[in-house]
Amino acid sequence: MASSTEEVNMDLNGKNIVYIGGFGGIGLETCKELVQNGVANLMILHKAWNESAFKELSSVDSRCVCKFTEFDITCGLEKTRLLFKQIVEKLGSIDMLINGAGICTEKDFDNLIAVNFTGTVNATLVAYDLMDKSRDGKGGVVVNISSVAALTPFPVLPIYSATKGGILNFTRALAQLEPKSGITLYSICPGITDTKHWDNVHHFQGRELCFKEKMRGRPCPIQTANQCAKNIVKAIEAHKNGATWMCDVGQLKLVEVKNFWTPPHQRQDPETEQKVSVKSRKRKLQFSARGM
Ligand SMILES: NC(=O)c1ccc[n+]([C@@H]2O[C@H](COP(=O)([O-])OP(=O)(O)OC[C@H]3O[C@@H](n4cnc5c(N)ncnc54)[C@H](O)[C@@H]3O)[C@@H](O)[C@H]2O)c1
Ligand SMILES: CCCCCCO
Repeated sequence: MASSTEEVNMDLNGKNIVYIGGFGGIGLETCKELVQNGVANLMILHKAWNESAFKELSSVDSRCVCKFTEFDITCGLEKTRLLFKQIVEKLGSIDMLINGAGICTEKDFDNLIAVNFTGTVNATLVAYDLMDKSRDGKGGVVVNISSVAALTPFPVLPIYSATKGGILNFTRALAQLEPKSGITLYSICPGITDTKHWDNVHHFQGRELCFKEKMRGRPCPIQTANQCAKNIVKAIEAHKNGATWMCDVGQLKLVEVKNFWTPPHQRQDPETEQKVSVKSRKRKLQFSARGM
């Protein structure tokens, strides 16, 4: 039995997964991968039914594990809670929540914040309450789709960058509670990916940002949604609590997001720190003297 500090890979077989935004460009490709990895139930929550997306998904879903429920992530905490309660009644439990909904345009930045940040927070907190081992839950996993904009904020999309940076911090903060909650959380930061995400994107001052036109002919090809999806599933299988994964140009990379401040209760007083460092230096000298 692995200790809580050891990393244990995630076996997707038999898992009940809720994917918010599962009919989106990255979402649909990720759902296809998940279905082929043996999940028991895949509940897709999406703003609207998408016949073509569901047909595409059904072509690889021979076990018919995919279900759909209409869901606007800006519906608020209580409606989100009610829906998740209904899902648990239907599936028995939720093993994993993937927050994959997101928009890019800053034209209506209240909506941008409501979808990308507040909506993701609401869904995470509702799933958290259901999964929390300290409150009769079974534990679980929450995967939050952030963006490279959380790692390197985009000057052309400062508010979008803020929503994604906020999700990254929110996820890293909650992940620290895993020993008590039994809930593993981590963030996925896709790089520029060829989806509709870029369509009709406006800067908060109204200027249209024609990303697709600007990216055409650039030496560095942008990744496909399927390349991104394959790496998202690899990150899920790695099952690293508190991790920040970058899925960019078809590669998967673990990003070390550093903490630059130590909370008072975790600091050692200077005197203790001094004693500890002297003791550890002495121990090192002893080992080296014994040739160890
Ligand atoms: N495409 C990229 O370059 C890129 C880069 C970094 C991060 N991302 C993030 O990846 C995620 C998926 O984006 P994508 O590229 O697949 O774009 P996409 O537009 O194809 O998918 C986004 C999905 O979010 C859903 N959504 C939007 N508003 C919603 C709402 N109010 N309620 C419920 N669902 C809603 C949409 O229906 C859509 O299916 C997003 O969070 C996005 O911010 C994308
Ligand atoms: C600068 C490219 C913006 C596309 C969405 C990234 O999250």
